[in-house]
Amino acid sequence: EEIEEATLRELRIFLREICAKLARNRTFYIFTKPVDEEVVPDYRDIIKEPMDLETMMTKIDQHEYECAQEFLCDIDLICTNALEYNPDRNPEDKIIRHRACTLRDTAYAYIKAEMDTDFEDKCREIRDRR
Ligand SMILES: Cc1noc(C)c1-c1cc(NS(=O)(=O)c2ccccc2)cc(C(=O)O)c1
Repeated sequence: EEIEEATLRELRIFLREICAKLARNRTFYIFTKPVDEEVVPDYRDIIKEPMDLETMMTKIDQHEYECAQEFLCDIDLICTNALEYNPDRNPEDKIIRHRACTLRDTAYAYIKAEMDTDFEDKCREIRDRR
């Protein structure tokens, strides 16, 4: 219904801004594109559901997020994938795990800082009705 479409349009505009801001941060550069299987050949043997910020931007445009919580689930997926694929105590793994946790915490902080809680509640009501 028209009011609902206006609300979801506003959500998409908001999520695009958050996604673009995260993708501009050089700390998160390795999370901006799908992991390249030429560079990391066994990645998809270990990680069953890859996710990245470019894919998330496409999902926004395809209307695949009906509330901020669903967007944050994919942020969590980027993070858990990085923690699972890079579990060891060597410096490289530690750096990518730290970057992944920083991505997650930064995304949650942006949403909490810039998103009205009753706007999110309204989005969830629309989702639950559909
Ligand atoms: C992400 C990710 N998850 O597991 C690993 C391991 C990585 C990861 C992947 C890559 N190389 S990549 O070609 O797949 C790529 C380059 C630029 C943006 C996105 C992906 C480099 C690094 C790195 O630390 O330099 C890390």
